[in-house]
Amino acid sequence: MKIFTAHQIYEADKSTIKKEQIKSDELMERAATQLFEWIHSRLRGTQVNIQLFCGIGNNGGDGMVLARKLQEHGYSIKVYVVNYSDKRSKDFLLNLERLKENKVWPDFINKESDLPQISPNDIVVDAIFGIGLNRAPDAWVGNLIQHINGSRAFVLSVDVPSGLPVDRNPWNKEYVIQSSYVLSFQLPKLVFFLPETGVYVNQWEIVDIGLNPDFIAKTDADFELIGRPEVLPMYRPRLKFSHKGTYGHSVIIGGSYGKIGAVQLATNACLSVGSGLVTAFVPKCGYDSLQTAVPEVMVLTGSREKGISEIEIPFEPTVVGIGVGIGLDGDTVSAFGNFLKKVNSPMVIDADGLNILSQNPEMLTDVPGLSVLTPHPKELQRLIGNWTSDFDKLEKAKAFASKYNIVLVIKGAHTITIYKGKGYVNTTGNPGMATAGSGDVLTGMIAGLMAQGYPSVEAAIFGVYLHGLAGDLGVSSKGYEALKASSLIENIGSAYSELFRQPEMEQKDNTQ
Ligand SMILES: NC(=O)C1=CN([C@@H]2O[C@H](COP(=O)(O)OP(=O)(O)OC[C@H]3O[C@@H](n4cnc5c(N)ncnc54)[C@H](O)[C@@H]3O)[C@@H](O)[C@H]2O)[C@@H](O)CC1
Ligand SMILES: [K+]
Repeated sequence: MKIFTAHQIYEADKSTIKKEQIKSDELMERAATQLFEWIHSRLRGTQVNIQLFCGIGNNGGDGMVLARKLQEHGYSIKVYVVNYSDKRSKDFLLNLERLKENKVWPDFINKESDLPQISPNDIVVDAIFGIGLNRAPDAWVGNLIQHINGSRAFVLSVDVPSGLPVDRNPWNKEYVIQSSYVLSFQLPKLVFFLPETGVYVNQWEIVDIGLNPDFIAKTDADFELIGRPEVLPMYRPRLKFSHKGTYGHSVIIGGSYGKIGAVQLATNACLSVGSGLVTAFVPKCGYDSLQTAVPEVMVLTGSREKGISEIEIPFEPTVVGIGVGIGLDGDTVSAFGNFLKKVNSPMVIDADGLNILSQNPEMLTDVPGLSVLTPHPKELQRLIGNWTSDFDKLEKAKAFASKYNIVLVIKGAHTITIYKGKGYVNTTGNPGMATAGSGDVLTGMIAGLMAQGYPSVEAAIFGVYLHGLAGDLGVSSKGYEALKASSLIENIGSAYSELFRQPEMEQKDNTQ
């Protein structure tokens, strides 16, 4: 699903209004009706106090329409207009009048007003600011936002949490609604997925308001949200008359004394994702344990016992995964640098492989084109330098990936794969995966997909999705804490099956 900027969303609104020859208030009615139906299907008339806080723009207008519909269906509502400006939008005013015609008179909250009482049992509808926010809320509006956040009520935000701009970080972190649930119109917003701004969103859901599909299809987006519909077309079925050679030969290079397990995990994951053949290259100390732990893997060793001091692969690998557990010994660094110079196969570089690159940036030009680098935030910082915000980080990451013609996988709660100026935001995975070896498994999986002929960027996007899905399936039986990297590998097969599982029939609501 595409992720649009605020500007693109306004353009989509305009094109819809033009194409369908409707008035803007009809689109607002349509949007808010969707909000109403979402609430109504869940509350089914329950008598709970619903307090609606509405701004004076179109986000507030949505709130006005929603208030009218809730009142028409007998809900107990209290409506406030957060009167932060006299530049009220036309559709807000229209819907304020319609609400008054229904004999609902909102209270106006101004600078001088007392803050209304909110009980933890109330439902708060947050329609103060939407995507039109273009500066910090005034202090008194910020105080109201903090008051709502402190109420412990369930807060349902319309489109975005109020105070959260969609294309940058908030001006004032305290002046942002902490949403329990965000009902966002048509397309997801990038801020929901970034570490600094995603914290304001507990859960989110898209409401389809029927914005012009042609416009959405033909407009390029810088970011895309990756779910099942996006990864399914990437899947490459296995052929009946194929053999192990059809699915490539991966080489995983890494390990040092005490860190051979990283190579076990990566090679095992590489095989489990479908690589035809897998060879490990490790120091001598890894030989016995690897042959025992993963008998399907072939093992080559260097000349030293505890670390890698030269890398000799006597054949041309389809793909090389390098760096897991490899360490930063001086000889290992030289071996890594020499290997980069002579190898042409695309690589997946992780862990200390990335740290070697950040300590020796001149090596970056030797990294084969279309290789995949998989840094976690600290490793990324060492590679691209400091950033001032997540938005700045993404810009720097894009520039870095383009400069070296590589795919950059920024690992996190929502891993973002960067390639050719675009970002692909992953939706699978969970905090149980923040565990030792999880990254080694990912390295093996991406390498294993490349071995099978997935283009690098698709291997990264598909691998990250499948890795997260394996984690989600693992958590359902093990829980967050007990999930280990090896459980991820055990679930790779189920993750593939899950991709093709038919969704259960959605239950129809008969609440009208
Ligand atoms: N455009 C459309 O056709 C649709 C828009 N919809 C709603 O419209 C929203 C966007 O509405 P608006 O563009 O009116 O903007 P908002 O309602 O987000 O904000 C209202 C206005 O306040 C002003 N403002 C911005 N920051 C401020 C601040 N810190 N203090 C005081 N004033 C500030 C701006 O002039 C802004 O336009 C969306 O988020 C969505 O909820 C929906 O009704 C669906 C259809
Ligand atoms: K809002």
